[in-house]
Amino acid sequence: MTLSPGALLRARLQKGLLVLPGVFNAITALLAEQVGFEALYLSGAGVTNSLLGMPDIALITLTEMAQQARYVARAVKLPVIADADTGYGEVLNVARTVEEFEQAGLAGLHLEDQVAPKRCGHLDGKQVIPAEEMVKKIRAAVRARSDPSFFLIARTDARSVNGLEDAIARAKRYLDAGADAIFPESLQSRAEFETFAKAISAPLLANMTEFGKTPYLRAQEFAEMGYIMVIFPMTAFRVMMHAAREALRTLKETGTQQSLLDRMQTRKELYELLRYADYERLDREIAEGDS
Ligand SMILES: C[C@](O)(C(=O)O)[C@H](CC(=O)O)C(=O)O
Repeated sequence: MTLSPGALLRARLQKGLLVLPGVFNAITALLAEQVGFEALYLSGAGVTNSLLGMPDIALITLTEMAQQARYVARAVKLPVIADADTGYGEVLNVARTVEEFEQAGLAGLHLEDQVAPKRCGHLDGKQVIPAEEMVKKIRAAVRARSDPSFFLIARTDARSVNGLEDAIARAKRYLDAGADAIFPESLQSRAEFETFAKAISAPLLANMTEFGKTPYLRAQEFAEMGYIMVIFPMTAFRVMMHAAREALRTLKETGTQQSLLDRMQTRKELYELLRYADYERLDREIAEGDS
């Protein structure tokens, strides 16, 4: 019997800390799988920035995100959790989001309690919706999943709006509404992560994004505090962008890529990642079968 993506994720969570690197398309997903990660995080910022060249302020649509999720989930064998922002609307939109994301082959998603249009969780000027509205969205999400294993994570952005106490109070309500896990966004110290984990006995996700409000902690430190998932949503994206800018500058200045060759993924490495040989073999076998 093959497990559904959600069941696969839940089975893996039983074994302890899960580190999920952020990916934003199929090829970065393949890379993360190749280096041995066991689950992936499809970043809303990563997809919005890369696909649209736009900031992460609710400009991506459900359709665009679900399509990207489908490419990613199809490319790898790993469970993938996606960022569903605010659910792209109100309760009925949330229900449709869950249906579309589940059908795309994802293992789960997270919904956040920001007002629309949302902002990056680490920027100032965010606002949150009343907790009871978020509770309704979570109830809608729970009802909309067809696989009870599809993993529903409630993210609360309340810490930087109303403080840690409100974030904790909201987390409790979101769990009562049926959320499987809580993602406390933009906590500002190790002590806050500890306090949160002591107050909330449920699966917890920590966000280790860069240049934000959260100090850098190792995944293992989160595990010791009781967190079961840690996402690094934009790490590969930021490194790739930095490297690409350097490469483009060099190319512009020198008119040749030769000094960059030893920093490149080779053609052979790329083709291995893409399982090029498998496609050639299939083509050959079909041709031979036809003759
Ligand atoms: C997790 C996040 O929602 C994302 O889209 O990946 C972002 C990441 C970021 O902007 O650094 C967030 O934390 O809001």
